[in-house]
Amino acid sequence: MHVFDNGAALAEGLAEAVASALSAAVAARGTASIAVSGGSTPKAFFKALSGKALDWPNVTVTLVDERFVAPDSDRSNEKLVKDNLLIETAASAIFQPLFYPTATAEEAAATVSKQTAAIGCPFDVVILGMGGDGHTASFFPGGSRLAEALDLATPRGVMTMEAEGAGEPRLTFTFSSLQDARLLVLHIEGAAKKDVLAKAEAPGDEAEMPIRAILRRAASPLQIYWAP
Ligand SMILES: O=C1O[C@H](COP(=O)(O)O)[C@@H](O)[C@H](O)[C@H]1O
Repeated sequence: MHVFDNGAALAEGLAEAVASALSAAVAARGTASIAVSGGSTPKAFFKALSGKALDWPNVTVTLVDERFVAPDSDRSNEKLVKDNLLIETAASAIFQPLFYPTATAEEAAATVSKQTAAIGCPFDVVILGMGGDGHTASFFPGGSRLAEALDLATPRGVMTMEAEGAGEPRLTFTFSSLQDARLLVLHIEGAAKKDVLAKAEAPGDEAEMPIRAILRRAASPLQIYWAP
């Protein structure tokens, strides 16, 4: 667990670690991929990362999960990323959205799964968040397709999810897509999230707190970044 004095220090420390992982990926393979979370936590980290000197035109940025809402909605994770990460030097990165204006979320999921088949095998970097209910990505307790999403045998790609706590229908990369990232990070802030993490680390059903799937079964070591 990487502990920082405050959110600003965490944002800078995490941005440094991610920039270094993306640079190493570009040096090794010519391109790099990163999947980031939405929600309220990552804004300062996005801003810190956006100014890093990287070969951004060879970096693909995508989302771990998305709400099935238009990209101009304040609920859109794509909007959050465009407003806070794809600016400054990072404006030249390639962005792969999860939302498409299809009739259904299922159609968007099928489209994105095809488009992302060539990236994220594995992702160079995955940044996960965690909700107060123990969800991560759009793996929500009580989610309509939670068991399928968390099954390692479910192929890499994007699927739909609906849940009472989720608001709109969701699009989410599957557990198999995220758990083997070369750099796998859980970014949480505040005492309440620390308590949720402690609860998730205790014995209990994965379906009650889906973050447990990552804590228990991820192939990559999980780097936890926390600040009060
Ligand atoms: O719904 C979501 O929430 C989680 C956590 O968000 P936060 O506001 O508590 O930081 C986020 O990781 C996920 O990507 C997002 O879609």
